[in-house]
Amino acid sequence: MLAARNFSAARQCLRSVRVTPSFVAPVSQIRGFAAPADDAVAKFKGQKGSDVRATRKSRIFLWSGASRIESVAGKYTVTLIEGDGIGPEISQSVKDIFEAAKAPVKWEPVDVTPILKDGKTAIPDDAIKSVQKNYVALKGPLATPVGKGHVSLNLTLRRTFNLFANVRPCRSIAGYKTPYDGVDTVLIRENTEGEYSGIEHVVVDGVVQSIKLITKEASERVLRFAFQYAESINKKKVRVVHKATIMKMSDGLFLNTARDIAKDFPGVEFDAELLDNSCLKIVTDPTPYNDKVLVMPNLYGDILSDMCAGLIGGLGLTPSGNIGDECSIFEAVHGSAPDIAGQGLANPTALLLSSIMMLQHMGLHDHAARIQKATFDTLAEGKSLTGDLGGKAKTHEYAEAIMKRL
Ligand SMILES: NC(=O)C1=CN([C@@H]2O[C@H](COP(=O)(O)OP(=O)(O)OC[C@H]3O[C@@H](n4cnc5c(N)ncnc54)[C@H](O)[C@@H]3O)[C@@H](O)[C@H]2O)C=CC1
Ligand SMILES: O=C(O)CCC(=O)C(=O)O
Ligand SMILES: [Mg+2]
Repeated sequence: MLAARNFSAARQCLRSVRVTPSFVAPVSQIRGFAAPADDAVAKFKGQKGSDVRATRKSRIFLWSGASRIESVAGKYTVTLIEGDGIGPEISQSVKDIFEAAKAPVKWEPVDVTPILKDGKTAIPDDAIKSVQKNYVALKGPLATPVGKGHVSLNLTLRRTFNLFANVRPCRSIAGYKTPYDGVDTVLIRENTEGEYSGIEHVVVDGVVQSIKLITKEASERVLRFAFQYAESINKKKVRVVHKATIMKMSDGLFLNTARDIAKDFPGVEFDAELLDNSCLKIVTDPTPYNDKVLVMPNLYGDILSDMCAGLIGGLGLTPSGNIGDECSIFEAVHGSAPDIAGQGLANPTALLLSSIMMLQHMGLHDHAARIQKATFDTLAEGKSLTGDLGGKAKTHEYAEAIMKRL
């Protein structure tokens, strides 16, 4: 109880410092593409573990909770985690825009102030039940204390719901000039293990060890997802980004698994590139990466996705989807931005594009398309941009400009 209160106090403290059509289409396309036959659905429903894996082997492996999302009285309930720092401000913009667009979504806000379960950071049961019931959530950024303190709630959510693939598209915004035109990268990050397994200990005083855990099973599922994703968006190339020259066993396992999986996708070209080389090449000229889906272990994906955001105008613009077999959580790539929190300076576009990915995932394509068009038209017009894009508009003024177009 005391520990829980301490966590709560820590989070209060943190609080006080508190995409074009093809851009967002893929997740739902995958669902459509992978939609199982009725008998397979019947067999699958309620099954877990090896049955799911067996189903996956027969190429119906991307069965997602999206197909189970059902409306009640014409509305779909979506779990909402507003988040820390700029989270409430940008969440408000999304809620306002959804209302203006008459999107059939009923938000179910949940509190994710961490609790301790068996000595480990955990998400409160009510929040878990909400996501499990709704299968889909929109999430604002959650702050993580540096060094000591609770483990990342972002990572905890991904692990709790087994959200194994983090899809991070990054596309140039029409009308917003950056050093490169026509950037269109898609990065898929392994989302449950790797460098972010959180296994750390002191060996002896002054010596610590962090374990990078890579398993064939988790590698295989994210790699299969990447190949299937590439097929679904007509990018017929998958590139693994790795450092198997140095991490011969861990990245080696990821890379070798990729080589095996590639055999199941003869229509998709496969190659691999060393991480440092990828960084150099992407910032020198990102366009050769437009025809590829990049897939990589957790840490590399975290870093490269921020780097790619820098190519198109910053973190205010890049969305993401954490995809699992059952539930999915959509969120911006960025964090809680404590430097601008509470001042109406945040750009809500990244969370808004994430919410558009979510609508597509739910099959609400018309609403997704309308909100997306209004967003991109507002950005292209350039009259109501937020400060990160060189404008003077406050968060809500930019959101209002979008709403006027709906
Ligand atoms: N998925 C998540 O919830 C993530 C959470 N975090 C957490 O967020 C906290 C802050 O991390 P930082 O390193 O500062 O990264 P950050 O992404 O919050 O901010 C980096 C820079 O980008 C700017 N920025 C970010 N989002 C913006 C937006 N929507 N509009 C305008 N400018 C924006 C910020 O003002 C800052 O200058 C940390 O506690 C970190 O652990 C960080 C990344 C992802
Ligand atoms: O959980 C965190 O604090 C950071 C996570 C992060 O950087 C990301 O998901 O991109
Ligand atoms: Mg990050």
